Amino acid sequence: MTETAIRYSGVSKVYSNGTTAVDHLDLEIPTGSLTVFVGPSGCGKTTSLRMLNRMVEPTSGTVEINGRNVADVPAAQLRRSMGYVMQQSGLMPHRTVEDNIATVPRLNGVSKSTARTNARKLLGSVGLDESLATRYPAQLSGGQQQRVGVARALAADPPILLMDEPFSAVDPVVRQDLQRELLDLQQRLHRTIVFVTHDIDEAITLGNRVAVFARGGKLAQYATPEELLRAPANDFVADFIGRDRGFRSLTFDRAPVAVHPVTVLNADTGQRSLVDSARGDTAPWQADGTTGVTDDGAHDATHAGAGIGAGAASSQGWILLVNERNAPLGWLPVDGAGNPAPREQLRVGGTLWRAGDSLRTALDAALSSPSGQAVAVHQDGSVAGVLRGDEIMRAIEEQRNERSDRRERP
Ligand SMILES: Nc1ncnc2c1ncn2[C@@H]1O[C@H](COP(=O)(O)OP(=O)(O)OP(=O)(O)O)[C@@H](O)[C@H]1O
Repeated sequence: MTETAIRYSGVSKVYSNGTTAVDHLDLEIPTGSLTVFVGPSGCGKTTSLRMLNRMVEPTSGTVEINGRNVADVPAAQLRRSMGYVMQQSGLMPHRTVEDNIATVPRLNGVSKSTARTNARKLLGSVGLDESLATRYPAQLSGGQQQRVGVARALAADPPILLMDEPFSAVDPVVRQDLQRELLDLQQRLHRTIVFVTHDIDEAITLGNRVAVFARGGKLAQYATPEELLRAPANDFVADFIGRDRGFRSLTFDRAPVAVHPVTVLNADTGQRSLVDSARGDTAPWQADGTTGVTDDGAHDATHAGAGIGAGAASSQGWILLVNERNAPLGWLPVDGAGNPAPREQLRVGGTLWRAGDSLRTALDAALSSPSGQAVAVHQDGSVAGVLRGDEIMRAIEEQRNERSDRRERP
């Protein structure tokens, strides 16, 4: 049974100007989970978060952490037992990175040298080089500052981490990196994390559970990301999640899809070969104007011959260009006689699929590939073969049927 780390019971907050920021919130957050509070601006996410460390006191109701009412714990003690990361990293400008990270451990009585040594170790775990330890915050990029903010929040080894829009001030690419690193970190550390964002995609990417708040500080739905996408509780949640929720819910579907052999052209040597992962090798290409294999080279291919990506493993009309490490570079059109077009016509390939990736990734890889086939790669990035669009679609359909069967079963 999962333990409850945080419990809101009938919690409301009315500010002195009469604004109801939180309205009768009942919520249980399991120990070791990453729970996201999401919702439009002004719906009470930050207020709810700040009631955990008593930066805000509830007007009514109780907030408990590990069964203890936070009102009974001195605020300073409470705050030291939780990491807190904000939108602006909140680093002290006149302290070096390592001293910023060491602040709370120092307050907790850890010696300066131990705190600094630990600070340097923490830099590594948030994806930063130790050489940054002696820099000042202004000498770091926005993304690096946020990473230092996360390291600082983790420095006292707190079981609970509060994160208030920590990644919203950085550009989208850095933001994705930070999200990925947070998930990696959480896999290793299993903290109880409460994360506030107004970005539903961020919530769905990060959350084990997501609490959707509506205006007026009311909880609209509290569910797993998958449940939210598949069964929004009401129109507000459906609207807030937005378009494409069917497509986005594919993120949670994983199903075996056949990896077919594919002919590749080495960009350096000009040599063609057949990558056939089922046979565990790369075979020379048979110069008969096609790939030298038919569909029966695939693991279990039976296909309708229609729909996106339909067609033989010969990637009709296209050949996959690879580098010296067999990593895909893109697709080249091939003429009727099997001759590839000049390199200028290279269509840089779309997203890639790795074993274990979701059906959404597979479909995206197929749709973003000019050949209509998703390029499958091994963990080292080398080509493993191709997935066919029609087979991906069939796998999606099968998953959907399975789900509705499950629902109909008593
Ligand atoms: N100190 C305060 N005094 C008065 N009203 C406040 C105070 N803090 C927040 N509010 C109001 O309470 C409501 C909820 O604010 P809160 O910051 O919790 O929302 P939020 O969902 O975190 O919003 P945002 O995403 O914009 O940060 C808002 O209407 C806000 O204006």
